[in-house]
Amino acid sequence: MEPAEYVIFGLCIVLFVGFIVNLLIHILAIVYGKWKLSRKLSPPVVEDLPGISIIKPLVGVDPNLFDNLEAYFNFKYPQYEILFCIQDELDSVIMIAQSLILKYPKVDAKIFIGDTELKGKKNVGVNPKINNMIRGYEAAKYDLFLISDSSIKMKEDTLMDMALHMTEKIGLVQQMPFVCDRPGFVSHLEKIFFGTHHGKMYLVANFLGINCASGMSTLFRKEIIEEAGGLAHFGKYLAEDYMLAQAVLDRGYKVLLCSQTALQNSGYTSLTTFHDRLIRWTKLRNATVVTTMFFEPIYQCIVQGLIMAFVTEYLFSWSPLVFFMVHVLIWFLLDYILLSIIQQGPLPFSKFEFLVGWILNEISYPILVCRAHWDPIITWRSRKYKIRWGGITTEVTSAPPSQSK
Ligand SMILES: CCCCCCCC/C=C\CCCCCCCC(=O)N[C@@H](CO)[C@H](O)/C=C/CCCCCCCCCCCCC
Ligand SMILES: O=c1ccn([C@@H]2O[C@H](COP(=O)(O)OP(=O)(O)O[C@H]3OC[C@@H](O)[C@H](O)[C@H]3O)[C@@H](O)[C@H]2O)c(=O)[nH]1
Repeated sequence: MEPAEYVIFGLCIVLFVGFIVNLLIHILAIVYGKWKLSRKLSPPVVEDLPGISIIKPLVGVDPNLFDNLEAYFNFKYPQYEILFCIQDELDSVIMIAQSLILKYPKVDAKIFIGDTELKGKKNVGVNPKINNMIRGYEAAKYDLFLISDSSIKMKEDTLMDMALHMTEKIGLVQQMPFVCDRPGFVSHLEKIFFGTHHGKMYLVANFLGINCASGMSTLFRKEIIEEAGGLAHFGKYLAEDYMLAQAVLDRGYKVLLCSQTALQNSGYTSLTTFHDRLIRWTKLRNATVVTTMFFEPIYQCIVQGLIMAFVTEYLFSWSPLVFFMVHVLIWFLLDYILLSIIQQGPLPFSKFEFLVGWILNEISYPILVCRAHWDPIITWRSRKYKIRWGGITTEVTSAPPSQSK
């Protein structure tokens, strides 16, 4: 063999091993997802449960917001407070928060209006969500605090489920991102994305103890975050969720998934908003964990299928077309099984709609990854940011403070 042939042969072997690893990741996600998401922890004596401060960062109103927030007033949980953090004093979300507080006078709930800058102090960093939450965080009276994004809808036993997972060695309990059943094809695309591509990696990373964060619903021990410099310390990062989880891991605590998924229930769904968000997250990942930049593209169904069709032809003389078709079919079936497990009930669409949605997602995702590489500027709610390697972020343009989605 010529030296060049050795190199090609070696590369093909590496790629083939990566392909097998991916198959194992898929199977592991299914097995772990089935176990994790169907496992209900039994509640101990109710009085033993710790109090929880729930921080709700709010910007703008959407048609589902009232219902989403109302769920927080009906938790089956003995001790908690709700801290609404509202960025803009002119935002009509204030009225929604106030009307809920009036409707449920027995629930301990407060409103904090304006980020730190509005109160004459300097913002703690560039991250607008942290700037918005900081006053609620400082006022939080319990040892555990939950950061819960505005679009999340919780069941009445979700807080209990999260708290039960917060055992001695655990420093952070998170919910795996998923979505509520909502009408419309784009919401189906979201469900398919979070229940297949995203869910697969999320489950396996969490099973292996790899930091794979999404800050939409996360329960923390306040003492750990205080030891790391307090929430303000994380204002310099845009991927504050990843950095917070890393701070917990660095201090020897574990990060755990709870058994309920984070049910995103935004009232607005559009293909552009969905794709822009995925592009923003891809940019966050690329800047924060550089290796994902190399691995993510080749861990897509179509890209991997094309590469492996040539690799297996070279190694085993298999027909590239037949290999590609079988590869896509197996991936599709495993994804359907995984989605059904994460959904934990009947899917709100037919198998045909799943097929169409899955194909669209698989074709569009590599394009979104390319778009993320093309333009490194990150746009979040009309503000623009640039992240340096390691995650430190600078804002490159400021928008008027009253921007919603
Ligand atoms: C043989 C090695 C295989 C490695 C394959 C790695 C391919 C990664 C592909 C997909 C990534 C899936 C995305 C996971 C969810 C991340 C959610 C997210 O983007 N969140 C951002 C916004 O909330 C947040 O700020 C993210 C920051 C960085 C996250 C870094 C995630 C690393 C994921 C690694 C998964 C490894 C799976 C392990 C397999 C052995
Ligand atoms: O300027 C802002 C933007 C957002 N937010 C709040 O931050 C939360 C998440 O906002 P969005 O829904 O726009 O964004 P995402 O769901 O994509 O956020 C996610 O990705 C980026 C991470 O840093 C976040 O922690 C995670 O929640 C909401 O509760 C929102 O009200 C602010 O408080 N201020």
